[in-house]
Amino acid sequence: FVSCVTIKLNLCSPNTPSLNTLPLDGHFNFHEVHHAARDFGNRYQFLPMAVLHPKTVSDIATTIKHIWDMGPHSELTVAARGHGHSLQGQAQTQRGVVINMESLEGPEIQVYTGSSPYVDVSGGELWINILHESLKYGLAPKSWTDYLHLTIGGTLSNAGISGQAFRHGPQISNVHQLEVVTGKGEVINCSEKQNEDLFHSVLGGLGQFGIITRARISLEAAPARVKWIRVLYSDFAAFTQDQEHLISSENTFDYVEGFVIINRTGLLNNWRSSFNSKDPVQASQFKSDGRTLFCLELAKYFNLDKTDLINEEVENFLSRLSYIRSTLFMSEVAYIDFLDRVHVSEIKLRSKDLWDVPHPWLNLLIPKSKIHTFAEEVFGSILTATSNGPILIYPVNRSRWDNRTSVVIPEEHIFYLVAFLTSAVPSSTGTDGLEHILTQNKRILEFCETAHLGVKQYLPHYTTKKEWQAHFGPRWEAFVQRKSAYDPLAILAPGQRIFQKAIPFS
Ligand SMILES: Cc1cc2nc3c(=O)[nH]c(=O)nc-3n(C[C@H](O)[C@H](O)[C@H](O)COP(=O)(O)OP(=O)(O)OC[C@H]3O[C@@H](n4cnc5c(N)ncnc54)[C@H](O)[C@@H]3O)c2cc1C
Ligand SMILES: Cc1ccn(-c2ncnc3[nH]cnc23)c1
Repeated sequence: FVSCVTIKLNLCSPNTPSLNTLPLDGHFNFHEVHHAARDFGNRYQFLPMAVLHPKTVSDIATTIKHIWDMGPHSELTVAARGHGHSLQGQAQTQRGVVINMESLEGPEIQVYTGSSPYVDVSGGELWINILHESLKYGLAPKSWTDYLHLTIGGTLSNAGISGQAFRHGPQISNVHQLEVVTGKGEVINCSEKQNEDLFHSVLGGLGQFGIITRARISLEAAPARVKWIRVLYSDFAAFTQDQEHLISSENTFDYVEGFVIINRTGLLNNWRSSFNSKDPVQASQFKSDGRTLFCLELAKYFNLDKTDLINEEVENFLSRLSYIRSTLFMSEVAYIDFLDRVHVSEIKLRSKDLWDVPHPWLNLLIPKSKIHTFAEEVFGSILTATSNGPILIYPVNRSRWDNRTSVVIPEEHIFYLVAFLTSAVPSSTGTDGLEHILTQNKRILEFCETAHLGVKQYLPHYTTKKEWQAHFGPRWEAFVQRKSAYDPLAILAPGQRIFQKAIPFS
């Protein structure tokens, strides 16, 4: 009954414009609002008034222009929704309009071969589809996320980071051009050379300055195969030293990541479980004695003409690392299978009804000089039981990130991503329950604050202006300036909760 009343209230909210009268190619749906009020985090559900299924960019521009023309007294906001894999409601809007970006039709994925190949795609396109299409030409994007069932607009609004970022930078460092619909309903093409301030604002801009409707992404020759390696360390200093050596070397591995394995029980949880190898180089049974272990994950790309050389090359690179020799685990997979590896975990988790659960994730960017202090306190004390999901840890080079974009990163030349990718067991009150995990996240953040570690959140979530100001630090003024330039009525991406739509008292 409540939900019917809620929907009814939304339809009758005082400022509901006659959206249905807009001359659109697409359409509004006033009934599927519950789907648009959910995301991967499964923790927030803001009910919109309607969902727009745009066929064309003009549908998006017309709708935003209509709301812009209503002026500051309208309460209507607009949330672009890519694949809805946000964690804390960032693609949602209370009583506003959700734009289903995946409905966008128009030119298919267009791959341009040549000396500097690139691909033109819709902002609502999934990276997995871009990979399939570009592989037809022996090409692929250079920089990825670990999971590919995310949209261009969603990842470029954050950064898009994975184990290739140390060399190619995050995905926002591999964009040539964007088409953007601003908060005034203007459709603007932007790049390094044209409307460059809008271009840099939108990259990592948390959806605040415009809706990405098309993007031109840099491509490279795609390798056929991947040597996929995991080795273990018990010594954190040796682990980080090797990771930092690898991201500073020219010709070694093509992907550098890592995991933390918390196991107080001493039973080594099957750290190879998500390692879907077909012909692994079996690691002899390694006995862990309850110590926290650190797994270095590497990938070396190669083509079929180098099959007999690659093993020798990889062994040579590995010989310089100081991992526990009996823990080498190596397999060989096709490039697409390596890149789509997390989808394998998704299928397993869905089969156990463990995918659509609350995900209280915490993603941190930590300066190199503080990573040992962080590790000692967090992995040594705060994290007690086994983790409730993967804990990623790997360094990247700040030089591959562009200061002019909106993404907030630590000041140091090398900083780490540490990602607590936890899944909560619904209605559990134990160490795998939501409350316990949220308390643990809070303790981690409080430690970072009191120890002045200079940590920044990736995929940031704050609920007060004071916290957002602290997040942006000296860049807050520029961020506000950009908002007033491109979305002065604060219509866009209200789910990030950075700017509240200031409705003056009438
Ligand atoms: C299983 C999983 C694995 C992940 N792995 C990684 C990883 O390895 N590396 C990494 O960097 N991130 C990773 N992420 C985080 C992911 O990049 C972000 O959550 C991303 O925003 C999700 O993309 P989406 O298309 O679902 O965006 P949505 O959740 O739909 O939207 C995200 C934000 O962007 C805005 N937005 C969406 N589309 C557009 C657009 N076209 N123009 C402007 N703004 C838009 C939304 O309003 C919202 O504020 C992962 C997430 C999941 C669930
Ligand atoms: C919800 C889930 C299940 C597995 N994962 C992941 N596993 C490994 N690396 C990841 N990176 C992002 N999500 C990841 C995330």
